[in-house]
Amino acid sequence: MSTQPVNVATQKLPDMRYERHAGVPRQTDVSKALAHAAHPVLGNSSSEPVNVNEFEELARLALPNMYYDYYAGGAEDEHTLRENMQAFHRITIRPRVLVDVSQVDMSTTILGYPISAPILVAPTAAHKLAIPEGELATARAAAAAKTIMVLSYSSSCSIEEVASSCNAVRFFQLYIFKRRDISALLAQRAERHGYKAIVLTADTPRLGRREADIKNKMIYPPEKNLEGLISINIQCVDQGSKLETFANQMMDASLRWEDIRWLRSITSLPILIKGILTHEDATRAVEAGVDGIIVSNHGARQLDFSPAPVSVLEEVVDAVKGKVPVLLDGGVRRGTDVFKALALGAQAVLIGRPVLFGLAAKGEGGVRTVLEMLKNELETSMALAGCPCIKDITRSHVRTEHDRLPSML
Ligand SMILES: Cc1cc2nc3c(=O)[nH]c(=O)nc-3n(C[C@H](O)[C@H](O)[C@H](O)COP(=O)(O)O)c2cc1C
Ligand SMILES: CC(C)CC(=O)C(=O)O
Repeated sequence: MSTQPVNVATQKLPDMRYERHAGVPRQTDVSKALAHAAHPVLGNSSSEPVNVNEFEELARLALPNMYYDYYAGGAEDEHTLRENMQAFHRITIRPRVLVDVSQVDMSTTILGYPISAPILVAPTAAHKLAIPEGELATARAAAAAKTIMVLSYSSSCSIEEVASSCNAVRFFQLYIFKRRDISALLAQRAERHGYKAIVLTADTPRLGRREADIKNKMIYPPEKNLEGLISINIQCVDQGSKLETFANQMMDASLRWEDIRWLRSITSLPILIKGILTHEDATRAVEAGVDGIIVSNHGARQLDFSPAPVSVLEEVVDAVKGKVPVLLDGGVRRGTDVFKALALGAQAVLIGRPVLFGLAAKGEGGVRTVLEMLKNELETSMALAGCPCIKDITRSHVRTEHDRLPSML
């Protein structure tokens, strides 16, 4: 790892983040780490994770530093990375009692496709950095949980391999490249292989500054889905993150709202737009004819100091006026987070890093456990808040900072 400063602050005050993984052991030491975690007095208390947050440490132990940093990191000072979770913590739940919750039903639909709970797998790149089976394991875990996986265009297993891994509803995430023909080809391959929607990521005209990746001179694996389509020689670049160099060469930074029409012309699949954070853009997205909106700041990896998605969710929902479904991702780590997002008008949430951490720590079973944990927590939250089914979760079940403000004046 380079020790050169990558920002003004680190010139004066070394940022300890980059030291945190020094000497971190590899996968073989995870079981030893787990064994040592037994309580010295109580002895046999289980060291298995009991919530999804606990998978992060296991993943950190399992992964080479460069890959852990890539998965975990956010942009610049990582203010938004912290805020994505803290914004959920500022919302409280207003439970109702004496409601019959002997049966709790979390099932719902997205674009008409039934899922067991409103928790989807967000598109994240390069799952083979976590384990050799890569996205095939993730796809099987999502199918076992009866939910939808959004495959990243930058998957390390191909569109076709994932399509034939198991029978399930999947969506495909797309970037629009300078080479439009390549984006069109990817969308058409996804459609041909049974993916049911295109998720257009709109928040990446160029890559955000992920300083851990810059320090690590992040090496990015070859793009499986672009094999034979394009060759960009970035491995010779000695400076900074090679992913950043690659992405900035590929992305079409001139993309505009008018271009949604082009995307419509090359696919008959529904189009969800990912990366909306304001009511202005939500209105434009509806006008542009998209079939759904994902409120997202890309897991705080793009623009630092962009708002936490849950803090702007209601603004987007109000602008959309029910015309298309609104989903959310960013910072969802608990069933109560899912409950809060639904109460503020999201139809479902997606999770990114917890899936990667589950995969790195415990493979396919880890992803399955992560999804089951969130579902179990959501079910408990619904029971304790007096909501037997998803449609029973309403705005009046949460209290936000905006609600509190008037009462303080
Ligand atoms: C390692 C990593 C890779 C990602 N790759 C993509 C990607 O290829 N395409 C995309 O649209 N979003 C990508 N994202 C963003 C996720 O789709 C999602 O917005 C974010 O992870 C949600 O936040 P969370 O990680 O707090 O759940 C990536 C996120 C991470 C952490
Ligand atoms: C640019 C992509 C290849 C990956 C991505 O979106 C990410 O790392 O956040």
